[in-house]
This record gives sequence, structure tokens and C-alpha cells, in this order.
Amino acid sequence: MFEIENLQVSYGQSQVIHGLNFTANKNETLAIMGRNGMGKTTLFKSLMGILPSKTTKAVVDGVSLEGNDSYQRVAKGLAYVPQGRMIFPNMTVQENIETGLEKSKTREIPEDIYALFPVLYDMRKRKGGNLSGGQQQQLAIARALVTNPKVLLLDEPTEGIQPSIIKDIAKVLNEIRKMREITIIVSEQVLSFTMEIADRIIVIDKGKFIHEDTRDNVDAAKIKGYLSV
Ligand SMILES: Nc1ncnc2c1ncn2[C@@H]1O[C@H](COP(=O)(O)OP(=O)(O)OP(=O)(O)O)[C@@H](O)[C@H]1O
Repeated sequence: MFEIENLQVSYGQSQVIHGLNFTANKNETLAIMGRNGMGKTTLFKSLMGILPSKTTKAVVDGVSLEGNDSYQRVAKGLAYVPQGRMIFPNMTVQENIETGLEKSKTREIPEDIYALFPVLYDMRKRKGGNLSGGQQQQLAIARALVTNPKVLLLDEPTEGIQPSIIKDIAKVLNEIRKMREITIIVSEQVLSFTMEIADRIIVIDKGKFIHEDTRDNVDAAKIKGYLSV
């Protein structure tokens, strides 16, 4: 469904992503776990076409992404929730969600968005900057979902969020997968969170994948070892 072969990314002369390969299926959640600076954000930005990259294959649902800019990748089914959420603090919740609709045919926010995030409906007239961290994360996910993606990429969605709210984010991601049957790829450092949502966990270290487990067969001690400094 989403297939990447031999992905390479460099900043100038310095190569940061070294030939990554993965396939993620429809209705699958894949977690990419690694410590700070291991290349998670670089990986996601390159998949979205925000950073230039080289691949021998980059395909969504049978359609090639090679050479495509971000807007073309979005049109072909990729959506992105960046690290730090990057919502517009001075726009209302509703306006923030509508920015995700800019390239789509409709200006209407699909009904299932507010069904997934009732708190955003209640707060639709408030400024994005007045929401809590967890609510802003929900807003960033809602904004990404209005494009009706086939693949949703989330970069460290639990960063800076209270443990009690992290559980809500896990619940929402599981609901999204059930409702939309999409592929979800999430980068993370929190194993308890990925254990609630991911079917598969891959560990990234210095731009290479060094370990992979299915959730049912996870070697938690080993993964924690890779995540600790
Ligand atoms: N703009 C840049 N120019 C040069 N090197 C960069 C740039 N951005 C990131 N790097 C380097 O690329 C490597 C991977 O960084 P990246 O931000 O992708 O890691 P990460 O796993 O997402 O970490 P974090 O969780 O801290 O965001 C690091 O060594 C980092 O120093």
C-alpha cells in the first residue's frame, strides 16, 4: 500500500537517512521509534516532500510519488501532523481545520471530524492558541484528516503532552484507523503509547532501521534499551 525503497536524505554533504526500506499496509499502524536526533523528523519531512530525497521506489496505493512536491503528495493521499503541532494560534479552531481543506473541492468540514473530536466542536470559535497541548494535537490531527488521506504521518504526537491525555490520543488514533481504514505511521519515543496503537514497531538509529517487532511479539526490554541514552 505505502512502499518506500532505499530512501536517502542528506543535509548538504551530510547524509542523515541511509537507505531505508519499508512497506506499510492499509489498516496498519506502524511506529518508528528512536532517540532524539536519530532521523525521525528528517524521514517524515522527506516522505512529505518538504525535504529533497532519493528513492528507488516511493508508492502510495500503486501511484508513484517520485519527484513530487508536497502538494502533489497530499493530493495522492499523504497527510502530515508535524512535530510541535504547528497550529495557527491566532486563527479559530474551525479556521485551523479549514486550512486543511484549501486544496480540496469542498469547503465543508466532514461530519466525522467533529464526531472524532467533540472537544473541537465545542471550541470551534476559540483561538487555536488558547487550547491545551492535547487539544492542539487533536486539532493538528483533524486538520490533516480533512484531506481524506490514505496515509497519515504523525511526528512525535505525544511530545509535551500529559500522560492522561496521551491515552486519549491513542484512543483517537485507534478510532481513526477503524473508521477510515488508513495507514498510520507515527514516530515516537514513548513505548507504552506505541504499544496501544501500533501493529509493528521499527527502531531507527542514526538514520538506519536496526530492529523490528510486531506488537504481539515485542521485545520491550530491547526496544527500551535502544531508546535510553
Ligand atoms: N537542517 C538541518 N541541517 C543539518 N543537519 C540537520 C538538520 N536538521 C536535522 N539535522 C541532523 O539530522 C539528524 C536527524 O535529525 P532529526 O531532527 O531528523 O532527528 P529526530 O529523530 O527527529 O530527533 P528529534 O526527536 O530531536 O526531532 C541529526 O543529526 C540532526 O542534527
